[in-house]
Amino acid sequence: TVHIAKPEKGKSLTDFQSVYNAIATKMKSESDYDDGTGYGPVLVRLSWHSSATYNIHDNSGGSYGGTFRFKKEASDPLSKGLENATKFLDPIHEEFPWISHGDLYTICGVTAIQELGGPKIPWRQGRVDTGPETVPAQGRLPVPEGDATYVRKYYERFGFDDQEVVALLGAHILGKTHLKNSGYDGPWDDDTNIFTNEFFGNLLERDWTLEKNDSGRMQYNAKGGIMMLPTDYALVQDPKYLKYVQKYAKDQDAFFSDFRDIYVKLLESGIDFDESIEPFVLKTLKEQSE
Ligand code: HEM
Ligand SMILES: N=C(N)c1ccsc1
Repeated sequence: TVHIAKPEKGKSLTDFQSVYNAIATKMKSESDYDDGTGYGPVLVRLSWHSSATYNIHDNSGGSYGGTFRFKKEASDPLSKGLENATKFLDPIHEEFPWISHGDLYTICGVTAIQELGGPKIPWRQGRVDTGPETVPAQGRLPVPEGDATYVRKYYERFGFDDQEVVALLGAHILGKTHLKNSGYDGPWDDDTNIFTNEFFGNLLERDWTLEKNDSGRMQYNAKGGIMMLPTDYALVQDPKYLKYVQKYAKDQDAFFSDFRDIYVKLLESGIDFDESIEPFVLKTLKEQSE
């Protein structure tokens, strides 16, 4: 499959800054969502799931076609909860009908990461909606029960190495798990709607106990109500992953720059961007108010 980026006709940085500002403003005004979690984390998860169908071996899937808008993809049980993100974006798409779904589903994650104090994420436009016949069959999303071997094998489909996988999973500092969505239970711990490297510090420093949760699934719990999925905890069970967990726990700048690079790589997987399409570094609301 070939995905050639085609910029939205006559739209440039200022247009996408307007989209960013609309999303960021709506995030601020609806900050009580999910017991004060806010919409940032679920928007980041949508940007990940809309890119997570990618397969490097035939260049199929990925964010280009905006196929998460189709029920066939969005109804994947492993995406339960993301209807909150697509519903949040409906009025944004009404206001900016010219933006492709692929561009919308990726720029919303960039907006959330930046507004939650994360690194600046250079973002490129040009994803083009493709039809229902292009929706990949379900089964391309990862399951939370996996161990390190599973995680490593899963990300081989993207061509991501150990360092990239560890950096990318640092996004699990944001938001939480919900029994009604995934059957995992991550009680809210209010310092996790800020993008930091604490996911790695938590993995290394907290006392983790593997316990059965209220849905009968096994998860790692620590005092104070934070949790890790089995796939999260795999990062400290595997010596090759552990090395990067230790690196990022000690060095937030290194985590920020490595997360930026792999997040861009994820959002752009499978897409040919002509070099005439310049990456946009969108401004935060704070930067625009100074
Ligand atoms: C091994 C790969 C992964 C697995 C198995 C996994 C699994 C999960 C699960 C089970 C949840 C809870 C969903 C719910 O109950 O609401 C979740 C939430 C989340 N995931 Fe992942 N995930 C993975 C990778 C990623 C990546 C690569 C990103 C982003 C770069 C990401 C971002 C998020 C965010 C931000 C949330 C919180 C959503 C919310 O608070 O509603 N995840 N993930
Ligand atoms: N805190 C976590 N391990 C987490 C957050 C979202 S999914 C897993």
